[in-house]
Order: sequence, then C-alpha cells, then structure tokens
Amino acid sequence: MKISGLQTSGTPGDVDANLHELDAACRRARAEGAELLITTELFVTGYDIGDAVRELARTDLLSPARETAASHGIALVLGAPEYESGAYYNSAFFIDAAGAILGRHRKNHLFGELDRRYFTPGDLPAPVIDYAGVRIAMLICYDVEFPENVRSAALAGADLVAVPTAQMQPYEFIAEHLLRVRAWENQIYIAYVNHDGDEGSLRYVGRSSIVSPSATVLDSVEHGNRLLFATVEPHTVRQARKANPYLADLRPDLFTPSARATKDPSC
Ligand SMILES: [NH3+]CCCCC(=O)O
Repeated sequence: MKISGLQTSGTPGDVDANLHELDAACRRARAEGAELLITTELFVTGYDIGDAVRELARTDLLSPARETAASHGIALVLGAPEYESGAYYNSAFFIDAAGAILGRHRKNHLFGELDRRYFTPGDLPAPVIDYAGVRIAMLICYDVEFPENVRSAALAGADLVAVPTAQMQPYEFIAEHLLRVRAWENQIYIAYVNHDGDEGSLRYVGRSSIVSPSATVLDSVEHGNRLLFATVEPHTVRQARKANPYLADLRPDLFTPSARATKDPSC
C-alpha cells in the first residue's frame, strides 16, 4: 500500500481553511497513487488554539472530511478534537476511501498542561485496523514516546503505526532518532506526521518521516508543507521480524509482578 503524510503549518483555528487544504492534499496524494493520507495531530482545528479547541470539538468536524475521503477515494488518518458525553479527547480517526469511520484512537498519554487543560486521556491502547491487506495502528504524538504503546501495537499484529503529531522545540531528538528506534525494536513501519512553523506559544520541529521496519528512512522532510510518500508491505515486516526476532524472543514471563517478587534461590 502506498501511503502519504501531510506535513503542514495548517491554519490554526480555521477549520474551513484546513479542510480546504485536506481536499487539495487528498487530490495530490491520490494522483500519486496513495491509498491513505495521514494528517498531523488536531489537523482540522490546530493544536495550540486555546479554548477554541473545545468549542470546535462540539461542531461536526468529521462529515466534511469523510466526504473529502469519499470524493477522492482515499483513506484518512485524521487528527481532530472529539467531544462525547461531556468529555473532550485529542483523537485520530481512521476513515476509509468510502468515507466510513473504521476506527478511532484517543491520545492515551497527554503532554503537559497544553493537553491536560483541554482533554481527557484515552483509556485504550492503539487500535489496529485491517485495511486493504495492511494492519494499521494509530497513536498520537507523545504516545509514541512510550515504548509500551508501540510494542503493544506490534504484538497485536500491526504492520504500520500512523502517528499524527504536534512535536515542538526542543524535542527534535524524538523526530530525528526515536522513531527509527521504535521501528527497529518492533520491526514495524512508522509514519510520523508533524506540524511545521509557529503556532501560539509553539515552534514546531517539522521533521516528519516514514520509517521502514528495519529503521530505514523511506521519506522525510525537515521544514515546509509537503506530502511524504512510501510503500508499506506486510511481507517486509515479516522479513524484518525474521532478521531481528525481538517479538518472537521476548520473554514476557520475566516482567510480571510475581516474577519480580520471586527471590533468586542461588543468592
Ligand atoms: N516530547 C514531548 C512533546 C509531545 C508533544 C505532544 O504530544 O503534542
């Protein structure tokens, strides 16, 4: 499956402008043969936009994006705020090429006051969606910095982790190094799609990338608005896991509380 990722500064607080950019990006991505377009974290509204993020979360942000996906025949991993039963979530939605919502992830590790002021953390690990022969997990930004999140997706059979992101200075290290480690230690594709430019109090690091299960950077960009492309192949995941069998060799029995409590009789 050819996938794409849209690194962009977006238009903070302007849903119509962001949806217009989404439409143009879907057209370009589809023309290049992509079957999936991954956006940045909270793409539809912007991230550091203050109380407006909650006001916008209570509007219908998904219907126009679903129509865009269907009109271009391309699936989306779409970053958008979500409101349900009095709670607000920093979410990502998997929308298929017919505009149907197949899955949703609520950011399960909130980052500092910026997230916690407005959102409730999700209580579920990354969902894994079977789409066109590829098993796709979703995490959001800070989530991917916890190895347990990516390992859990890999053990659940994911081939790819799509990561809508709003990664700001001074965290260039994550974009430049950590993603390749996450891909290598789990033999899994990672698509990390970040904001760029300035937004509110933040200066984003850009540095979006798509990384192979053997930690090869398949496409990347430092700064600027750009579509990234790469081809995700499940057999490449399987080959990588033969070469680096961490998941097969893993000994979860050693990491249970009871294993930790067991005294070593030889000492
Ligand atoms: N390294 C911490 C920055 C995480 C930013 C975010 O989750 O939006």
